[in-house]
Amino acid sequence: MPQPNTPLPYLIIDFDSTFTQVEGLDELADIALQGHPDREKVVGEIRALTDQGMSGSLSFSESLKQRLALLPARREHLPLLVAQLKGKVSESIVRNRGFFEQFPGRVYIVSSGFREFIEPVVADFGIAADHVLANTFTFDATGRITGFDPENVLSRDGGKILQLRELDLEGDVYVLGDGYTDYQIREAGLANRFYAFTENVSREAVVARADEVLPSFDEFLYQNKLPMTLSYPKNRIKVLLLENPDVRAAELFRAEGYQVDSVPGGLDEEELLERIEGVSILGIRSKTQVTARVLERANRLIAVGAFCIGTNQIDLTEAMKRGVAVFNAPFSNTRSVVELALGEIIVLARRIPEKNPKMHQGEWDKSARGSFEIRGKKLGIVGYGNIGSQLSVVAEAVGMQVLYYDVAEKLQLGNAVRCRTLQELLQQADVVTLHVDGRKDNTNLIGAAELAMMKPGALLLNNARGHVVDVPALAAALRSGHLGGAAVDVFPYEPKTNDEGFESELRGLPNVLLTPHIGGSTAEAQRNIAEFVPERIMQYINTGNTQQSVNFPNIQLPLQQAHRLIHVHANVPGVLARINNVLAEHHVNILGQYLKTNEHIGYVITDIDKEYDQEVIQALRAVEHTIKFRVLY
Ligand SMILES: NC(=O)C1=CN([C@@H]2O[C@H](COP(=O)(O)OP(=O)(O)OC[C@H]3O[C@@H](n4cnc5c(N)ncnc54)[C@H](O)[C@@H]3O)[C@@H](O)[C@H]2O)C=CC1
Ligand SMILES: O=C(O)C(=O)COP(=O)(O)O
Repeated sequence: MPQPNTPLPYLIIDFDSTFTQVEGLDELADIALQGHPDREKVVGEIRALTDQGMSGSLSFSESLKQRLALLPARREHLPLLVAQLKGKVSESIVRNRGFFEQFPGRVYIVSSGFREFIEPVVADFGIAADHVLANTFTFDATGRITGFDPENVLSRDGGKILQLRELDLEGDVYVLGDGYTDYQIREAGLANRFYAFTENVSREAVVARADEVLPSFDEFLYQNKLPMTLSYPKNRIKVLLLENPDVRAAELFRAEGYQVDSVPGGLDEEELLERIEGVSILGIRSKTQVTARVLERANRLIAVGAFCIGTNQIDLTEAMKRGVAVFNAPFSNTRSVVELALGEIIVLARRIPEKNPKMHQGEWDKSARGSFEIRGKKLGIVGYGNIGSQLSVVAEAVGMQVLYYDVAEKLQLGNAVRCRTLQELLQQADVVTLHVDGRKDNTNLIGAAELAMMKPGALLLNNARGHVVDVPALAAALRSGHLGGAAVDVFPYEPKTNDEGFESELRGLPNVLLTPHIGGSTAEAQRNIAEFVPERIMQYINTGNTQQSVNFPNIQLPLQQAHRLIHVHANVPGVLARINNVLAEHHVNILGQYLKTNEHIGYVITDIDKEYDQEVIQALRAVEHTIKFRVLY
């Protein structure tokens, strides 16, 4: 592990809610009160007293006395508590176990908690008993905990200050804690800096007085250029979410320790240019255009998450050339679009778009004119991908005959019949439904000529992308009565937010069902997407796994005890050889390596020996044609 450049200050680390995620006494109460009829009430009272003591609203000794009086705990509960606490050490502390093992003499645990449960927990991190300064319990002859040793300075008000005076440390002293009593050490002049540790709890009064706020221990190590397990603290990773993905997405990113900002609605290019600097993860849906200009400004961008299926709104090649991996949710809303399409076919076949508004205006128009069953009718699916082929199965189940046309060779499902040309499909189908992707070449795929080829009275559905259909031509075909109706969910221009109005030539036309791009807008789909995309992005950031990235070569290398380096480079000959030369020159052992290239870039994951120094990292960064280089762990 690299050595720090400056001598390490003494670190005074609090235990409860800092070293561990929880308060030891609260947990003890929980164990001791198992099966007790008033368990929840008593645990709640103890938690409230803990909180009052920590935030400074109740004197510490009073809070401790009252808590112990409420606690029917016994000596035999302590091993259970220790086992529980060992599983609840703060994640960033666990992650950086190596740091504690490397500098045991510089770390003190100073806590108003109790030695009986602290010592065994921190011992696992190489922190010796004489570096644990904490209270001790008193017991009666039967083993019941009766209180605390009043001789111990830590049991008194201002106990941590008294303890630090006794310790009389020389040199720099930094305090890390979540409580007011931790801050008081600094206030009393016994520490140079106070770091409010907020990974588990964040108390306003404490944060307000901190020299620095630490959302994780990684942040402390990073700020002080100390050896750390991650190459970059997660709390420095900024996520910008646009267009309201389900709240679960923000929850997952926050749980990972990232900072999350959300903007309701989309942003246009200029607005996004203003927001993109410093953003590591950009989350969008179908509206936001991620252009070459945006990507150029995006100085810290690691990944773009399209919280939808389509990725035509992103300049995928430019993102790739800049080492930005793009992920989408290729199947999460497939079924929702299929169900909408099926509903639309029936609704149009019964001319509901005309009848429903009339009813609302009090007009009774009972007639079978222009209405038909969908059973036995020919459904022409243009684009037989995930949505098209799923619709094929569902439509056959309700008795439709399916024809399809796709530019790629596709597995023919059920009794679906493949058409060799679009024209062949258009000429036969009673209902034509579009499920092609939004690539530029598909602009006006359905124009006046194609509409003219459709059978008189046929229906057209567009749930794909707005630019795929020439809207003025469609409007003309509807107005002339050549088409029997249309359902349109996507438009060449769509409003940025729900506050903006909707303009289209299709408004007010007969038997036309217009929906505001809601094909994928169901609770199920949005929830699935909001779990799928963050998961892919976090896997990429944490392990380098690019499975299912839409623009990066897909690689997955099994995790092993190693340091992992990822390297994105321009796909020119010899880069891998140069990377490996650098490693060989520095006597670094390669434990595993995988390279994959595409037309523009090469992506290589290398697992190396535990031992490496900063020079290797610098040398790897300097390899010619490097686009992005990251040490993952
Ligand atoms: N309305 C909405 O809310 C939603 C719209 N979508 C749109 O639906 C599209 C399709 O989604 P998936 O089926 O999941 O994508 P997919 O990629 O699985 O399928 C698209 C298929 O279209 C084919 N294709 C492309 N251009 C073609 C052309 N000119 N002629 C014939 N076939 C062509 C492709 O070969 C592919 O098989 C998405 O790209 C997206 O634009 C997706 C989800 C929701
Ligand atoms: O999944 C897609 O491609 C869609 O078109 C759905 O887009 P949205 O998330 O509703 O903006």
